[in-house]
Amino acid sequence: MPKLVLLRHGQSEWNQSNRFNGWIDTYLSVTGKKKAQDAGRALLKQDIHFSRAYSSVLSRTIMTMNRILDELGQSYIPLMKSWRLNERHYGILQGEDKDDMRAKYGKEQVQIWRRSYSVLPPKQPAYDPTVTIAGQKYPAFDHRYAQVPYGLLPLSENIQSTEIRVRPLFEEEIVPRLRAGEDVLIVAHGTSVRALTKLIEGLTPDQVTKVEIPNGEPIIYEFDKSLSVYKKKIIHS
Ligand SMILES: O=C(O)[C@H](O)COP(=O)(O)O
Repeated sequence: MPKLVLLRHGQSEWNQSNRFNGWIDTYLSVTGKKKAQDAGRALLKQDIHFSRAYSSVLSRTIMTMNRILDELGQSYIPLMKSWRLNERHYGILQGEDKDDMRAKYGKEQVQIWRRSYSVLPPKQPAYDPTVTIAGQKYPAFDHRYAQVPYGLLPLSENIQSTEIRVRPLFEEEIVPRLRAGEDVLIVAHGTSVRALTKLIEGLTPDQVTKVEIPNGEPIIYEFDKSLSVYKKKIIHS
């Protein structure tokens, strides 16, 4: 029976320092690097042989993926990096300290921006090549998004819009592999994992807003022939 292993990257430097990451390309913290290795070691015991792996185009998932595949001795498998698996774009919150934002906009409002299915955080201003956050340009001026149609690049996202961009990758790329009996590994982010969880488990918008995804803990889905979830197991690495 095909397996899909899904996990959120290890702790990033900005997860550690309480700042919103979103599409900003942050790196793993020392703790995050260790957690990625631990996840790889824990997965090794599951004896899964992946045919293909998927990460976002952000360094924190790529760093996590490389460590996991290294521990598994499976660094030879094809790895597809897709912007569709990126974290949700956090609009004007990107780069900001979470407590500063609570003090400025109120606790409740910030929590709505963080977990609502359909409310968008205020958009990052304008497609302006001079706008930088923590030294990084808006995605439209970042080479890693050169192949992405301009109109698809977000200025802010919620769970719903993240689900809309994740869905084509899931349905057109991942589901056919599972149907063919392949085992697949995905390393993504809090909200892109939430969106995938909704698609895999058929959650309602209300249910998905309550899903919390810890860093670096593999979720193993095993499917039956009709691709219904047969078993779900979370490995606390
Ligand atoms: O982009 C981020 O900063 C992280 O995914 C965490 O966001 P959250 O704390 O709202 O889950």
